[in-house]
Amino acid sequence: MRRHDVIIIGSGSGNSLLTPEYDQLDVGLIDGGTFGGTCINVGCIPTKMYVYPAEVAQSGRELGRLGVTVGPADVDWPAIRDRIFGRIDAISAGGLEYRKSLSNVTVYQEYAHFTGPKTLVTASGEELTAPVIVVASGSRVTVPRIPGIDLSQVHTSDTVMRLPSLPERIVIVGGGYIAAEFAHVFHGLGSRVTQLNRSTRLLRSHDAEIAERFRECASSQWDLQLGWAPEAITDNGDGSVTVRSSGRDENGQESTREDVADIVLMATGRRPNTDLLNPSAADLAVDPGSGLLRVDEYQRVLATDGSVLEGVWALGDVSSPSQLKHVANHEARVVAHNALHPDELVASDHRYIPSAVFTHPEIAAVGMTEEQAREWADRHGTRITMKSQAFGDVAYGWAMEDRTGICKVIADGATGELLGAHLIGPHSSILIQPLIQAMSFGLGAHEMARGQYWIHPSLAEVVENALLGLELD
Ligand SMILES: Cc1cc2nc3c(=O)[nH]c(=O)nc-3n(C[C@H](O)[C@H](O)[C@H](O)COP(=O)(O)OP(=O)(O)OC[C@H]3O[C@@H](n4cnc5c(N)ncnc54)[C@H](O)[C@@H]3O)c2cc1C
Ligand SMILES: NC(=O)c1ccc[n+]([C@@H]2O[C@H](COP(=O)([O-])OP(=O)(O)OC[C@H]3O[C@@H](n4cnc5c(N)ncnc54)[C@H](O)[C@@H]3O)[C@@H](O)[C@H]2O)c1
Repeated sequence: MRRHDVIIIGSGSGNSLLTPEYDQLDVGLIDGGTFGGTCINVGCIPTKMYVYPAEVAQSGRELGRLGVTVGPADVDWPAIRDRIFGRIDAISAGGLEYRKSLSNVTVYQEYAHFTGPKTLVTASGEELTAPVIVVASGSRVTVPRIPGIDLSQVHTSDTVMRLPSLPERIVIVGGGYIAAEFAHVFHGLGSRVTQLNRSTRLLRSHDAEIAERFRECASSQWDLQLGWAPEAITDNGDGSVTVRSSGRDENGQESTREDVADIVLMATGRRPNTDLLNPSAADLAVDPGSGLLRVDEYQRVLATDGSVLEGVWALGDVSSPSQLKHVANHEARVVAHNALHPDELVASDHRYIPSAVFTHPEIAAVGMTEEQAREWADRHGTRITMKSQAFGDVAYGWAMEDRTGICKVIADGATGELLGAHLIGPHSSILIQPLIQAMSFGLGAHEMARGQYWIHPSLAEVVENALLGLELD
């Protein structure tokens, strides 16, 4: 049995654990997939490298309302793809080589699972042990096992970005982040997009007003079909496929529909990689509903009886209900400290986790939705105040002729404490940052609005005006 001081399972956020404090320790870093994990290889980074050119192309098409006409975009998909993966694949390969070059780190390029409380075996049979084990094994794509799901034209986010050419017609299944961002990418670059979603709501975790506004924007851009569940995909023999779905027609009658496409993208969610770990061998508690590893606020993994498993830590998608890279990064910093300083534990801060959806327009959110805030106010015997400020009613939004953007802020009417912020509109992922800052540091709505200058006539005035629109006691 090979003994290490620390074993890390997963080279995504797990790889960033290795701060200088770990230089003197014998570390085993295990990853059976592509080195670097989801974000760099198949997640945040390549998707946003596609979102940007799609956004530029789409914005170009909309310049007519400003009195500017540009010609149709000539999109060179292979050039975009090769530029993106030329950079990304090199980062993964370079990161792997660097880790392998370190005398204190042993990299195992294979999957591993637990055989006992502190013991693991790799796929090739190598047995490993360490007093400190960090589980950072992430999540993976999940697709419904419908007939035709294994056809070569059917893709997931893992493969669709490497297509040989831009598809003329693409069907995207799902109504979450991944479906939304890829619908924007393919529509922006010029494919004919049909989005099929099982429920009648898009972006279900978002504030209902924002989700509804996004539904309107999406349906004005591509063919959005809500309330349809795909049941089978068949090969038409000419390179195309047909997706058959069941649902209800506009009269509410049970019905079926068929959509022909060159490519189908299944964006139907991700599941934590707990099942690959043989968690019962180490008595790791797994949440039965979500499949997430159960951890306490210090990221210590819990045993099935609810007690703490000393020396076993988890972070990121394998244990967090928020599958976001900034959450995994935060938890990695917490684990990097706690694993070496178990007598000075710091807790993860999960109070105000923001998120952004990189669509056209962008969406960004932090804190409670309106629905959650109303429930919160009922429980606490207080009232909430809200303001939805239109981007088009501040000077820069006016200059942009923006017709859809809103900045919605929600606060406790009695104290001015900010409870939530929800934006849809250009640059929302940037505009929300001062609101995240205010919530994180306890700055009230009025102090935030009046305690500083707001550059005129910047788009940030939409945040200022939203705050000033709140009716505080
Ligand atoms: C298409 C897409 C776009 C995204 N865009 C964004 C975004 O814009 N912003 C954002 O915040 N988040 C985004 N995310 C989510 C973000 O990528 C993840 O939340 C984050 O990367 C999770 O990091 P992690 O370290 O927990 O897991 P990962 O990065 O997935 O790392 C886990 C690693 O563990 C390895 N592994 C798994 N099981 C084992 C085992 N048994 N033995 C050995 N190795 C194992 C895997 O091969 C993998 O490399 C996106 C995700 C996707 C799929
Ligand atoms: N910008 C970002 O931060 C970003 C971008 C992409 C992904 N992500 C992360 O990745 C995670 C996974 O994204 P996702 O969009 O795959 O998941 P999701 O859970 O957000 O959405 C999954 C969608 O698939 C639908 N669905 C599930 N099973 C189905 C079935 N059998 N038939 C039809 N539809 C079905 C669901 O109704 C839902 O609309 C997200 O939760 C998010 O945290 C983040």
